[in-house]
Amino acid sequence: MKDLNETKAAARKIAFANRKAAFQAARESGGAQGGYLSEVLAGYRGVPLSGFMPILTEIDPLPAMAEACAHGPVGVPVIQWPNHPLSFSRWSPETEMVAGAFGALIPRVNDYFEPEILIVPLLAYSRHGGRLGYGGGFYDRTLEMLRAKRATLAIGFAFAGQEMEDLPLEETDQPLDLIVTEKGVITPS
Ligand SMILES: Nc1nc2c(c(=O)[nH]1)N(C=O)[C@@H](CNc1ccc(C(=O)N[C@@H](CCC(=O)O)C(=O)O)cc1)CN2
Ligand SMILES: Nc1ncnc2c1ncn2[C@@H]1O[C@H](COP(=O)(O)OP(=O)(O)OP(=O)(O)O)[C@@H](O)[C@H]1O
Repeated sequence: MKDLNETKAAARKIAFANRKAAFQAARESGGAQGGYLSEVLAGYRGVPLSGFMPILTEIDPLPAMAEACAHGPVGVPVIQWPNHPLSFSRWSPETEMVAGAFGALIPRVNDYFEPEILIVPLLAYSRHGGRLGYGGGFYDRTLEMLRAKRATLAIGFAFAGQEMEDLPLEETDQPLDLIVTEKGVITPS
């Protein structure tokens, strides 16, 4: 167990550096980041969706989320307690936001709902649908809870440069159904 934690910590260090490089390259090229995400979401109009408020060097899903708002409910994650699933509160570009735990913005007034599609932030992904996050286990617990109730689609959204081949995984890691980057769409194999 200690070994896996150490392996994950080492992978996170590499993943942070990879993501930072990809973020800076994307900023310098000024190219669009969310075109493929918009395209994928257009196939699920009206389905309750969660995005995320980008922090640090995360890729920006906000334009695609704003488009989806025209067709159905869109929300963002809100941390309730450590070691508990996330809740999702309704969001639109006009929603008044305040700082939440760990730096991401959350709506000032909560209006909770359960999304059926989650755009999932991540540090690193693998082509097999593996995902490495910050280590809170929030998305793993959330996806486990939602998937026990109904079919739930987890879409990892990341820079292409965040791919890692051999991600350390454990029993509780929930797989990604699809990975969308600024360069294309990956169906996990
Ligand atoms: N934009 C965004 N919002 C999000 C997430 C996310 O990954 N991205 N989350 C996804 O879960 C949740 C909160 N994010 C988290 C951020 C940090 C840690 C955390 O445990 N950080 C450690 C060290 C991280 C490191 O540097 O290795 C710490 O602060 O001690 C947990 C959850 C909900 N909102
Ligand atoms: N469904 C679950 N039930 C119990 N423990 C869990 C569950 N999911 C994850 N955990 C535990 O939470 C801890 C953190 O998990 P992990 O390292 O996979 O986080 P992460 O996916 O990188 O983070 P996040 O999802 O917050 O971005 C691990 O100790 C893991 O065993």
